[in-house]
Amino acid sequence: MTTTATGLPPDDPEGRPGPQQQPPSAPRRPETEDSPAADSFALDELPTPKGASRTLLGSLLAPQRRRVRAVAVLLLLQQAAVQAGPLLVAYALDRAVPALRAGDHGPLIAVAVAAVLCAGASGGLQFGFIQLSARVSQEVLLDLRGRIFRHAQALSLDFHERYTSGRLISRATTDVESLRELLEEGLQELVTIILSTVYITATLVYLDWGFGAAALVSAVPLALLVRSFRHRSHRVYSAKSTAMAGVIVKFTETLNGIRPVQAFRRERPNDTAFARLNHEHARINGDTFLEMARYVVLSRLAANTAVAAIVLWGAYRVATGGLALGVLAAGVLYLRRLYDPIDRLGMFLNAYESAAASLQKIAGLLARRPGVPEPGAPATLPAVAPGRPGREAVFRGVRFAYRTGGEVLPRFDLTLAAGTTVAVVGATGAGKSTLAKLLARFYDPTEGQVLLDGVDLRALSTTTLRRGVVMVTQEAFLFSGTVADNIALGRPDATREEIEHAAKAIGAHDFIAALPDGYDTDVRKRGGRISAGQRQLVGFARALLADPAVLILDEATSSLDIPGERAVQRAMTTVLRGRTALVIAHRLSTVDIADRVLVMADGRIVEDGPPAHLIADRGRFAELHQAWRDSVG
Ligand SMILES: Nc1ncnc2c1ncn2[C@@H]1O[C@H](COP(=O)(O)OP(=O)(O)OP(=O)(O)O)[C@@H](O)[C@H]1O
Repeated sequence: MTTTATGLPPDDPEGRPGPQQQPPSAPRRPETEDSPAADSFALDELPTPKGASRTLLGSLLAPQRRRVRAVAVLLLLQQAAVQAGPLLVAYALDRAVPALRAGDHGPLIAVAVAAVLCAGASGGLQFGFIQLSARVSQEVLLDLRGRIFRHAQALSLDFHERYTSGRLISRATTDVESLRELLEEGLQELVTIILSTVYITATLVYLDWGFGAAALVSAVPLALLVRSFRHRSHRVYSAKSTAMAGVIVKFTETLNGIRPVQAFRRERPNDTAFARLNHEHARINGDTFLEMARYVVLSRLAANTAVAAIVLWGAYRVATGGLALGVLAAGVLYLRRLYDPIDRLGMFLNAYESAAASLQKIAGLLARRPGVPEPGAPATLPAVAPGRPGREAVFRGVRFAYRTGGEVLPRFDLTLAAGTTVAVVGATGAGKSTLAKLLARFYDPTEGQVLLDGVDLRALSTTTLRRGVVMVTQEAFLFSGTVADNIALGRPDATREEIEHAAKAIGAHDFIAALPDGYDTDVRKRGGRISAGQRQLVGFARALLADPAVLILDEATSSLDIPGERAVQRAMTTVLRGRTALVIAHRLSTVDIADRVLVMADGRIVEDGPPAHLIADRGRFAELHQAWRDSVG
C-alpha cells in the first residue's frame, strides 16, 4: 500500500493556463485523445518552445564555462602542433636539403628537432584535452539526468499516464547518451575539423595564392553536400529517438504488467508487437547508415576530383617554372589533409543531429510546467486548537474534467467537518477517486476551490500540504529498502521508537518482528516478501506516523481472509481516529464505522447523511447496504 504524501506538484502540460486564471464562464474545453495535443504524446513530439534546445544546452554548459575555455585553448595549441608537419616538410625540401648540399647541417637538425617537439606537444596536449573535456561532459550529463528525474517527479499523474515511464527512461538513458557522444567525441571532431581547415587554408594561401583560392572554390560543392546531409539526417535521427522510445515503452509496459501478461498468455502477441517495434527501430537505424554512406561517397568523389585538378594545375606550373617543387609537395600534402576530415565531418554531423534530436525531446519534456504549481508566496494554515481533531475540508463550487475526457464532476459544494470519517460509496467510475484526488491536490479543480481550514490548497506549499493531507492508495507499493524505511516514508525524521510505536498501534509489530531481520528486513530480498494484508498494515503505519490532519484512504478492493480483514479493520480504526478522513469504501464494516456516507453516481453526490439515516431512507445506499449484508451472510 502506498502512502502518498500530497502536494507533489503535478504538471499541466502544453502550458495551458491554470484553472485559477480561467474565467469561470469559460470552462476548459476537454481534450480528447484525437486532439493535436493528445497526438503529440502518441507521436512522442511534445511541443518544444523555439530555441529551447539551445537554451538548455547553454544552461548546462554555463557552470562549465572556464573548463570549456581551457578545452578550446588546449585544442588550439594541439592543432598548431599537428599542422606544423607539412610546413616543416616544405622547409626541409626547399631550404634544409640545399643547405645540406652546401655542407650546412644546421637547418636539417633544426627541422628534426622541431618535428620531435611538435609530436611530443601534440600528444601531451591531446591527453590534457581528453581529460578535461571528459570532465565537462560528465558534469553536464550528471546535471541533465538529475534535471530529468526531478522534473519527472514534479509532473502530474495525468502527464505520467499519457507519457509513460518508458519514454521517460528513454529520455534519461538513450537520449542523454547521444548527447554524451556529441560532447565527448563529436565536439572534439568539430573543433579539430574547423581549426585544421582554417590552419590549412591559411597555410595554403601563405604558400601560394593560387592553391589557397583553389581550395576555397572546391569547398562550395562540399558545403552544399553537408547542408543536404544535415537536413536529411535530422529527420532520420528524430524518428530514431522516437522508435527507440517505442521499444523501451513496450519493454517496460510488458514487464511492469508481467503478472497479467503471463496470466492471460499475452506472451506471443507481445512478442509480435515487440518484434514490429524492434524492426522499425532497426529500419530507421539502417536509414541513418544509408544517409552516412551517401554522404561519404559523394563527398569523397568531390574531394578527389578537386585534388586531381589542383595537382594537374600545380604540376603544369612547376614545369613552366611558376612554382617550387617543395611548395607543390607541401601543397598536395595539405590538400589531402584538408579533405581528410570530410568523413569525420560526416560522423560529427551524425553525432550532432542525433544529439540535437535527443536534446529537443528532452527540452520538450523539461518545458512541461507542473500543472499543480507551488504558490509564489505560500499561505500558512491556522493553528489547530488544542483538542480539535483534524481540519475542516471544503469543496466550494468545484467542477472537474480530466484533460482527456468530458466533465467527471459537475459543480458541487461539500464540507467535511473536522474529525469526521466520511465514507464514499458508488458504482465503479462514479467519481470517488477523482473526488479524493482533488482533496489530495493531485489535480486542481477546473473551477472552484478546495479549502483546508479556509485556505485554498493552491496557496499551500508542498511541505505544508504534505503534512496536512495524506492519501493512502489502493496499490500495495513498497519501495526498495527496509520495512522501517517504508514506514518512515510518512516522516523521514522519525526515530526507531516512533516507527515501532506506529507499527504496534496498527498491529503490524508482530509480523514485522517475525521477519528475518525484523524492521531491517529488505522488502525486495528473499524472506522480505510480505502479504497483501501486511502491506496494507505497513501503509497504515506509514500514515499514522505521518499524522496528517486529513487522511484519504482508498480502501483496497482485494479481499483478505477473515483474520487479515479484522486486522486491517482494527488498524483502520486506529489510523482514522482523531483526524478528518475521507474513505473510498468497499466494505460494509468500513461504512459502519463512518460518521457520514456520500453516495456517488455519475460524478454527483446523490445521497449524503449518517449511515443509519440513509438506511432508514431506503434509497440507493439502503440497497447497497442490504446487498453487502446478504453477501456477508
Ligand atoms: N486520468 C484520467 N483521465 C481521464 N479520465 C479519467 C481519468 N481517471 C478517471 N477518469 C474517468 O473519470 C470517471 C471517474 O473515475 P474515478 O476513478 O473517479 O471513479 P471511481 O468512482 O473512483 O471508480 P472505481 O471505484 O472504479 O475506482 C470515469 O469515467 C473515468 O473513466
